[in-house]
Amino acid sequence: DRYRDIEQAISAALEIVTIRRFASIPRPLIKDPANPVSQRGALARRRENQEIVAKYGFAADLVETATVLYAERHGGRLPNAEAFRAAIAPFCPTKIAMCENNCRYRSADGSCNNRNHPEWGTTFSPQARFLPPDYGDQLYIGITPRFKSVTGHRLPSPREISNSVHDAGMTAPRDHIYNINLIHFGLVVFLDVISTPLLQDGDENIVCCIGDEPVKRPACFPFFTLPGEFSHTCRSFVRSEMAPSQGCIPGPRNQMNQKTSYLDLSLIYGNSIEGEQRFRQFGSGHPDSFDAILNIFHVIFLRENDKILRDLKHLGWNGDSLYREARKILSAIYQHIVYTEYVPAVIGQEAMLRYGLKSTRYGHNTMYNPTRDATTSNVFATAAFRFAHSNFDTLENDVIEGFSPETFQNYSNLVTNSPSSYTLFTRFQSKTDRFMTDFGRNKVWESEPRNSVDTMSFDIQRGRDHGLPSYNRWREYCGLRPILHFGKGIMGFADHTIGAIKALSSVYRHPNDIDLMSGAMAERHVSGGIVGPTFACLLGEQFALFKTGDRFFYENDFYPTGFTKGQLREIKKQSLSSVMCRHVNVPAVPQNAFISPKAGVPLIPCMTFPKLDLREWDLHGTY
Ligand code: HEM
Ligand SMILES: [Ca+2]
Repeated sequence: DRYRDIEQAISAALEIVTIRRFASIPRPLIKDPANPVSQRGALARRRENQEIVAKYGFAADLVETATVLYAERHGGRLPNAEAFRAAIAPFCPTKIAMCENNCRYRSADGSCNNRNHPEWGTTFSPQARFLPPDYGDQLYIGITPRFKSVTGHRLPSPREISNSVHDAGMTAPRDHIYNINLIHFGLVVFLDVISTPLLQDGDENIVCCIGDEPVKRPACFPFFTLPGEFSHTCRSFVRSEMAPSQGCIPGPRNQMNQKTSYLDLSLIYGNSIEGEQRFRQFGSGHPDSFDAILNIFHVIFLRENDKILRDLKHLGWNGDSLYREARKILSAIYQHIVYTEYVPAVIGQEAMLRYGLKSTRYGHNTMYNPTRDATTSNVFATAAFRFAHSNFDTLENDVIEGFSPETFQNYSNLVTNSPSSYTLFTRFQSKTDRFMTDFGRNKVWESEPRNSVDTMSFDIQRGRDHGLPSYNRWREYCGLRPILHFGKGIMGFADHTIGAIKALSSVYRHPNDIDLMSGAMAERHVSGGIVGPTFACLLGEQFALFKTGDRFFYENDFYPTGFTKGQLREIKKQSLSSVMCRHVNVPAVPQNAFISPKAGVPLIPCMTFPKLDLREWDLHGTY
């Protein structure tokens, strides 16, 4: 009987979701210059594979809608998971992973990394949850984003919070240690592990404001700004696409990730078999276009890949394994940079120790634990790893001498021919603090006067869209004291300056309302790091999973997937500086590529950095 009710709910939901996603209902004209999110925004977040995203998104929508229909008829009770799974099976896409036994290499889409859970960390999976979501609907399913204050009012508009807590004015403070290499290497890591597609109408972008008027539909979550701030007070905001759980079990909405979660340079090599093939044939011609410097990093990795290919060929490698071994080597160098240079700069040595993140100087260091799931978490993508939004001031195009739209097309020129590649090392990035630059809050993706995106508002609104629990819940999760009142001291704010406390209390009604992004960005830094204790914890936990949950992590001592002792020794000699020296036109650089020479560190001639010596990969073993 209950099974019949579930079947009925599913067939009713099927009709609703089909119409919502596929029917050509009359829609307002898609062109909306007031809201560039419908244009460039969608470009930067474009779907990796339209059909596959649509397929999984449809299934997740179906599960959610059927669950809600069922619950409405049964006094708010959710359907029985086993019965539901059986009834939804015909509509539930399964990832049939055919795992090769004893394969030496990663798969293109991340499948089979974990032998017991071959789907963990794969493309188009749901993002992981460190804490259950806190949505605004009565069932906590996710139909409605988090929108309500614990006092019963609505939460403040994200723009109001952005204005009160995160406005740096025209000049944000600059860092006095880290250069713009840090933010751009971070961008590489970000684009490797996460990309959340937005909901769409077929292949068209959804518009959530017509002039100053919000559009009412489930995909929309627009917010409002003061008259005069932007061209219109209504700011279009499209909710994220969702992904079904394994087996389509009913439960709260989870957002999709269209990248492989593993640190496998999928942004360079592709996130699918087709992507990997395209790369081998044509090279990676279309990097995610964030800004010129990201493209410089892209070119550096491409050139290093070419160099490795050449050297391996000399040593007798060929065919499929030639390409796969090159990827394996470059990914290992990259992981080494992430764990010995990038993460320590962000969270500091103490947190590196606490979360077991340190690589050893020499030799293997097997930390793999097959019960750990490396899937990128929602809170990492939606809040913690956005800390770097405090670090840019312009798109940096203007600081690269010789930049023009043409060189942007032909971006490899930027690397060799620009005399100011050296700027990457010298120019301090904007300081990591609660402040975003005027550019970040008022100019991003501006294509017509004042139609831009406020990055901070979007970060806050995205957190609510994804049902991220509030700042206090994350503090508890991290073993920190929740904040009980808007004062200083033991039950109040312990990790904030008076200025930050004042700003937060001027806009939030209750400490339990504070959005994670806002509260955590306003914390004082942990010692030796550039983020506060809450983000140090969330970043630390995620990078621990990227390491302990990756069977192909470069330090693992496994046959046949690992490196030999001699090979690992060569990989561990490398650093971002040694790699950049090979491919960027600079004579001398700091030991640590993220620290500006203006901070007083010495410059070291490129000649003295270790070459990448691949003789340990000699197939004939004759040397
Ligand atoms: C270079 C200048 C950058 C600009 C203009 C920028 C701007 C943006 C914008 C507008 C979004 C979309 C917000 C939303 O709709 O939710 C976004 C997402 C994001 N940004 Fe940035 N960002 C920049 C650099 C970075 C860096 C350096 C990092 C990390 C180190 C980073 C981490 C993220 C993450 C994790 C997301 C979420 C991506 C997803 O889930 O698909 N961003 N950024
Ligand atoms: Ca990846």
